[in-house]
Amino acid sequence: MTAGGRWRGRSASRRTVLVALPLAGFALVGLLAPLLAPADPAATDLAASLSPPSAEHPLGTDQLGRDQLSRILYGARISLTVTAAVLAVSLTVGVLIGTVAGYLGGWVDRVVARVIDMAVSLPGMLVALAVIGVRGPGVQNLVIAMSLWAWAPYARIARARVAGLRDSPHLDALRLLGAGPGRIIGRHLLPPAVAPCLVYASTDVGAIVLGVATLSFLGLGIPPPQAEWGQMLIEGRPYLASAWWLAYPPGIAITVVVFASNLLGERLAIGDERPSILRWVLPTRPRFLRSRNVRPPVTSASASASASASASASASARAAERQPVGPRSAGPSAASAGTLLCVRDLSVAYPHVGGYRRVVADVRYEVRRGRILALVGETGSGKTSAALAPFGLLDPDAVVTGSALLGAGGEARQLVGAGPHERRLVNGRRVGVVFQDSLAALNPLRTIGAHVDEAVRNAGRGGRRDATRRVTEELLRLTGLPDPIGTARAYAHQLSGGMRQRVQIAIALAGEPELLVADEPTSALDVTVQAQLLDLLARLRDELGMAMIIISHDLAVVTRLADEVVVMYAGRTVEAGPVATVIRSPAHPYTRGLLDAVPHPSAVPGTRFRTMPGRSGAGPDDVGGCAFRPRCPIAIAPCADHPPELLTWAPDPGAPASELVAPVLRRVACFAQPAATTRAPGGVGERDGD
Ligand SMILES: Nc1ncnc2c1ncn2[C@@H]1O[C@H](COP(=O)(O)OP(=O)(O)OP(=O)(O)O)[C@@H](O)[C@H]1O
Repeated sequence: MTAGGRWRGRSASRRTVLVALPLAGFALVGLLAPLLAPADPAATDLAASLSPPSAEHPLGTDQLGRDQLSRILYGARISLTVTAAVLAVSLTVGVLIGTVAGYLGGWVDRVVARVIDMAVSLPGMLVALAVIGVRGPGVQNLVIAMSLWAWAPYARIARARVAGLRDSPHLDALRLLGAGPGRIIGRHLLPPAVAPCLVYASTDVGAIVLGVATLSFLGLGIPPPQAEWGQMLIEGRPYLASAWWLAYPPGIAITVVVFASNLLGERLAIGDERPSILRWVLPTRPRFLRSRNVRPPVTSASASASASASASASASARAAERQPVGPRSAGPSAASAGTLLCVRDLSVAYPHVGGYRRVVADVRYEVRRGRILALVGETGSGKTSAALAPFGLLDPDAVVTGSALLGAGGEARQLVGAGPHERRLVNGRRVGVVFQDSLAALNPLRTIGAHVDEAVRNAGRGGRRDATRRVTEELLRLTGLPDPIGTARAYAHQLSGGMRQRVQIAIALAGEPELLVADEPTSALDVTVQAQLLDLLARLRDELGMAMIIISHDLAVVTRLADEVVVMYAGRTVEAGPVATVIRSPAHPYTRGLLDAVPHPSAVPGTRFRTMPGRSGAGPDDVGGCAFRPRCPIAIAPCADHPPELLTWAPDPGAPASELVAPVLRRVACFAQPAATTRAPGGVGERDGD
């Protein structure tokens, strides 16, 4: 920041402090009234009735000889008490109603929105008059009446804030961790909903003080002989012409508080949505990052291998204990025995003009224990929808059909159509997810440690606070973060993209999952950090025996990390099989096109890459016949009739014999591929007719 910018920043904060001073003075005077008041505000002295300001009575006396200064000071106390009570009730009720409605959405939200609209449109003073008319005057009834008037704007603000956050990735991440609505609302939605409400409350102070004074002026607020500013005005009204000091002090007090409250609210609203108190609570940069520039190690495997050895060993052991289908041993060879996730005929549709539009059609894939499956394709090909649909992590409007079995035999769980309770048993425990946008997936108001602690607690690990934190630090160390203790104290925005991805991985590992789903885990990172993260994922697969689904459009990532690949185009699988063979001899023209577009290290400088003509983004039902036909260089007549089936494909005759008995068969959906209908020998993984 430039010196000019710093100066402007400082003078802006000074202005905020300046406008806050009258309110702070009002609060202080109210609190200290018994100490500051020179006399008892109720003590009458008829001999001194209507005395003008003097040394003995700096603000004069009223018609009963009561000291005006003392009454003003005690008036501040009463206004402060009533205002604090009204704010506490209306803010609590409003924020709770707005937050719950915003989170639940649907008909609850619609009904609450209508009620809020009605409450806001009713004149507040009429509501208060009606309540006091029924219940009678008094401090308690005044608070009830004013709260009924004041709650609705808080509910509206909170609802709008939460509705904007409802579908954010960091809430998806929490749901995935198994967090229930109570915890999500209490810990993650109330704080951001309260922040703008506090800004509004600073403006509301003036409105409430004015409302209390007005009701007292009308004889419906604070009953005499209590000193209240509005009450003072009404009592002094008959004498205002001859005794100006009866009108000015309470009038000025009300005006100053109302004016300062409006100015402060405006300043907070333009400066930052968060009230300054929250900014004080959140440091700009933690101490450990101030002292040195922390970056992830150059090679995660080497730097953290020893530190993580014990953690990973214990993690593997614990995972094996929980294994429902027999013990799991670390290492890909031992783990490759069984299918962990079996997806069949998976379709996803989203609401679209006049109905639904399918974006994934009849996709099938399998993830085997300890193996990495990559879903690849251009943007909009449906890979994210196909990977996240089984876990209920798509937009609530998405319609998912088909089958996704997690586990095998009698222990297998059907994930499609599972209820919230069943999902909580799976998400965050048996399955962890790493989202693409690591900044959005982490709550900006909570430390990294708080995120991981929560994941650890959700997974039923940890126990007491310090024990939980130890597990958290162990997980952060396991993901190769160089300073787990310091990182736990940091906030998401204080870490680099690579570090945040490691944090997400640590959160995902908290439940010792059998399956990790990573959505474009490296796409926003530079090449070096990308390589470190890929090393980390490979190490976790090897050390923990964990299966993974990697969603990526980057074939370089796929080649480096995955064991098997599913290539998607327009929501359908066009080719699938072991990465090595698919990359070596792509069968589908789309796969070939994707590979041709990848820069090759041995390419002569200046070589132009081959790009595929046409645009991606079509849905499975948008084009008649094969969706790739408009871009296909080898399209033939049948391609226009109907989409080709995904058939087992015999590898080329020159393929090694091991491929003929490979556990994962190659499949391709292409009419122009003559070998596509050839049946390959069955393997232990996917078989025809599965
Ligand atoms: N909530 C939604 N409502 C409507 N359409 C959606 C929604 N989410 C995704 N889609 C559409 O579904 C299709 C597939 O999206 P998806 O994110 O699964 O593709 P992708 O291959 O993962 O793309 P990307 O790499 O850009 O994330 C796209 O056309 C997208 O516009």
